[in-house]
Amino acid sequence: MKIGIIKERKTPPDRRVVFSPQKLSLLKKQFPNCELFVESSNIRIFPDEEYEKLGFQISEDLSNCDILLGVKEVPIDSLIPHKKYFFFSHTIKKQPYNRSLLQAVLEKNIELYDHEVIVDENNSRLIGFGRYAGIVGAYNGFRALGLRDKLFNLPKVESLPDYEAVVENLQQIKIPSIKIALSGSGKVAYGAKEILDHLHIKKVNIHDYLTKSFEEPVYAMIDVLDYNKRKDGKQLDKHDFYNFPEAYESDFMRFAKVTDYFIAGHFYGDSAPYFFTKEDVKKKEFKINLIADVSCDIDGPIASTLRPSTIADPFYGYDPQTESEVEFDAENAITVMAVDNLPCELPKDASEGFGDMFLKHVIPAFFNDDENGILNRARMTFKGELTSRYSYLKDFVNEK
Ligand SMILES: NC(=O)c1ccc[n+]([C@@H]2O[C@H](COP(=O)([O-])OP(=O)(O)OC[C@H]3O[C@@H](n4cnc5c(N)ncnc54)[C@H](O)[C@@H]3O)[C@@H](O)[C@H]2O)c1
Repeated sequence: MKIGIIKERKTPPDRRVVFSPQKLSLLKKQFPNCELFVESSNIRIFPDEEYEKLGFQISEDLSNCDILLGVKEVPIDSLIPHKKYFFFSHTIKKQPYNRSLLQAVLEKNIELYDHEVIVDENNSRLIGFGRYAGIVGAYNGFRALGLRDKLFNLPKVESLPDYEAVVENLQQIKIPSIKIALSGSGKVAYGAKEILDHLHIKKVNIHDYLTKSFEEPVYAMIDVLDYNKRKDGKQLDKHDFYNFPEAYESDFMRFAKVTDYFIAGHFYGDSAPYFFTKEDVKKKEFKINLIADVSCDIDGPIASTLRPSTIADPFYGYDPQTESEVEFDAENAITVMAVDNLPCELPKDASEGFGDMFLKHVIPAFFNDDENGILNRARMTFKGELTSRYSYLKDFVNEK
């Protein structure tokens, strides 16, 4: 089996890779029958020489490979027909901007496996960059706090070599006694939690968070049944919420009344209640003045997230009265951090982590006849057709 690590070709350039040189060595050790090739790239965080030093062949042409591994969408002209590709195609939600990509994949008889749908039998995602998004997102929020309130000056993550340096910088600052709410229960939320824990911020239970005052910063983790309640008052489990989100209404205001900094790390499903609306933010009791919206759903559940922001310019302000964007440090504004490609700020660690997950969950499936069904669930196209799991995309690809 010949596996190729492709060069990322999207603009702006993405420096991440599925396998770092170290992780590729680990793959070779565990699966010596794999022949591995690396496409030359001058933007990848790991230079070609680091792969070469470990004995990997750098190539300008991967057409000899059976399986090609990338991170972001591959430009149509660069897709090699009849290959198996793994990358984030951003097509499973019928994203119109990638319709022609999926059409080209089918025309070129490519077997597409999307990283986003590498899931276990319960449909839980097995690999992704969420942890790093949570880490960078929570950090960026603190960076905004330091700049806005002139408390401290944290450097940008992208200017630091790795996660270790991020942690070192956190050890130099002191957080005032604010209350922080962190939503979610997945990779993003637990990544954000790492930052709170590195800062030695105390985790408190929801009852204490809502009712007590503290002389130190504290945080609470809140999940779907904490910030939503059933309209009929029944108390059921979170699967009821996932299945019938329209039976629920937001119960977030009880958190908004006491929270200073909100880190949004949840997954937001279709038809779920909004956390808060533009009207809610106008209310006197709405206390939140800083939001790191890692979930980053635009014009949706977090009313102040008007647009995604960029790594270059990560913060903006939201004026509740005019419902519009202002300077991030304007008076009475909510400071918003809504960067939608956060893991790109930490390309080295994000790549190392991704390789670990890919090696653990996907590579064995090539050799054990896919005994756990991983490949079967992630395969979107086969022999020029959508597979049955993705047949709901038929209308989408047939549109011109
Ligand atoms: N800003 C960025 O750069 C960035 C990067 C990565 C992920 N994200 C976003 O962050 C969000 C969370 O990602 P993650 O990696 O933590 O996901 P995840 O798959 O690790 O976790 C999602 C969690 O939500 C729960 N869940 C499942 N279905 C749900 C539903 N219908 N409603 C509510 N919760 C549900 C799951 O049980 C799981 O605990 C996603 O919206 C993702 O797009 C943003």
